[in-house]
Amino acid sequence: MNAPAQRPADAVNTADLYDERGDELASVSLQFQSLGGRPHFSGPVRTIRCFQDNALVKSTLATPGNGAVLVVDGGGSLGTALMGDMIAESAVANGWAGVVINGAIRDREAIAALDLGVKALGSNPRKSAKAGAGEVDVYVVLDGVTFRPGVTVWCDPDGILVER
Ligand SMILES: O=C([O-])CC(=O)C(=O)O
Repeated sequence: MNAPAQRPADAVNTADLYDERGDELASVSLQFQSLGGRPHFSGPVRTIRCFQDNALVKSTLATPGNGAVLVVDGGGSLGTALMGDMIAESAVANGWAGVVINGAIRDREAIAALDLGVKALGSNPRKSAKAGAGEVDVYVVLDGVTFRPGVTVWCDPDGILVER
């Protein structure tokens, strides 16, 4: 298991960033939990919309991330986990900066030890379907905030900021 990441010197603090840039950035009010071993993370947005089916999350995180953050709109469902430790490990191996899930994960303890940013609403040991239903790289709206593929998102324990 990887050791949790040290906070890099260039890690962005979202409160400072908001003070600098204000309403150029949208802030997500919904209270996501910080569950990964990399508490501060940022990068270009990639997206998935799915509901209790994580096949697209798994296949996307198995492709090169190039420092991107995958924003998954799971419809806010806490009924099944959209990512566990194996998918999260694959995200690390493929160079993703992090994953934001409007839904649940599982394997919290293992994920907390990975060098990956993870924000999610909570956890559930129940696995998701694997049929592949959903859409990749579409606009997703979380808590009234739009995430467009390609814009930059910044996350830390205070919250989530995204370019409008
Ligand atoms: O396969 C799944 O549904 C998620 C999982 O448990 C893992 O990533 O380890």
